[in-house]
Amino acid sequence: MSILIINIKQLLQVHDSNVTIVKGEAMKTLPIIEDAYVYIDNDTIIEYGKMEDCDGIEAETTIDATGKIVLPSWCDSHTHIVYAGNRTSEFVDRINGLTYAEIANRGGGILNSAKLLQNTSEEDLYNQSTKRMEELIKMGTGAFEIKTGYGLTVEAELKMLRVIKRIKQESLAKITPTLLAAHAIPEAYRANKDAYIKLITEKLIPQASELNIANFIDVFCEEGYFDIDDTEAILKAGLKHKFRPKIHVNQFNILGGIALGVKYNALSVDHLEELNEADIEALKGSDTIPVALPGCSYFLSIPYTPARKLIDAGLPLAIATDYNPGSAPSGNMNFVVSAACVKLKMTPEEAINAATINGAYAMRISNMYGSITRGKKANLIITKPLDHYSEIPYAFAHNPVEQVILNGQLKNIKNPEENFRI
Ligand SMILES: N=CN[C@@H](CCC(=O)O)C(=O)O
Ligand SMILES: [Zn+2]
Repeated sequence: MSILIINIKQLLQVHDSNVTIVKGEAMKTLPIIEDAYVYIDNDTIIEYGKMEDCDGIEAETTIDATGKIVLPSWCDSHTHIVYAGNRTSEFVDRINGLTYAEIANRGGGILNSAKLLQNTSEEDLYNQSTKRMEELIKMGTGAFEIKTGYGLTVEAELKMLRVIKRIKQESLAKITPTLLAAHAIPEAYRANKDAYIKLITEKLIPQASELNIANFIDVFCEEGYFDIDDTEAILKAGLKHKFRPKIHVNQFNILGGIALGVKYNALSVDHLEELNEADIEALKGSDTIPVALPGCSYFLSIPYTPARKLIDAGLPLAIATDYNPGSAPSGNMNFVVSAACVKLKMTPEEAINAATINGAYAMRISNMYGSITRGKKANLIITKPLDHYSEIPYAFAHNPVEQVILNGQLKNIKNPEENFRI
């Protein structure tokens, strides 16, 4: 199947050479071609350029994108999209004054979602999760990282991994699975956290490794969850089975998790709502990308990640949704891009870089996703008519997406179930 998109008002994130990350000052540049075309064959971007150079290219399907913008699909590098039910009652508790920590200390929070997930069948979990994904594909996301972490028993964590594996096999979106068994201390281990860590390191990690689905290991490194020593023990056990770290750090407290992540060559360190100079120094010169999650800050009313400090220090930054039932029940990357501009003071160029090429880097897929480059996978957004790409973050809470191309296939946004191969 070949597709030719013509008369594109602005084609964004065009790189002739295969850029895999953009850092610091370079994030201010978003390479574009005005009045452009893109030619796709099967699942691959073959050619692109100015309309005046498009003569002679023929395709099975031609799309006229007059007045519209085309860009690489959003790359959402941090989600917990596989979960059961919701936590609306905690949402109301927070409105009435309870904090996220107070709810967790009462046995709510992550433990609440774990109880629900343990009692949900694999089929039901799959159906709930794919329904969420279908909505997000319509809003332009073409690659998702998906974490476990609502199982908290060997059996339930493996159930989550099997669901993620099935989604990975059946979805046209690119899926990156991450093992996050160290998401909270289960009720049964409250007085014996070490026994839970042993269960993760000696039983779950080896069994997860046999399933051969996840490549990453995550830990919620935070007061009341897993401290630095716990985190180090889990990262080490993961690395023995070739799981590279991607960790939750500095959401509420600074424990030194960023330096630890860098020490173990974490692919990403995520959250960073709290950040100090030592954290920034630790990241300099590393291959670890910081990831900001503005939807979580918005929903919990906690500080926003100081993006300017990170970018102005010459570092790269990715942005992601953190889609989960407790701290960010939205997977809308268009909102995240807008919040990055409004709240993190990123320019539209920086925010789009953070949500495409850098998001792809934070999943280790930026050699094939995240930019318009010959040979890369054809995962594209075609917007509704817009005057300029800055309208994407400007018109916050709007869905600017009209059509998406996933893996070279034009998707019917009205019938999103077609986005699964089944
Ligand atoms: N902070 C840890 N994990 C999730 C929240 C999970 C939950 O509350 O269910 C996060 O990234 O925000
Ligand atoms: Zn998270």
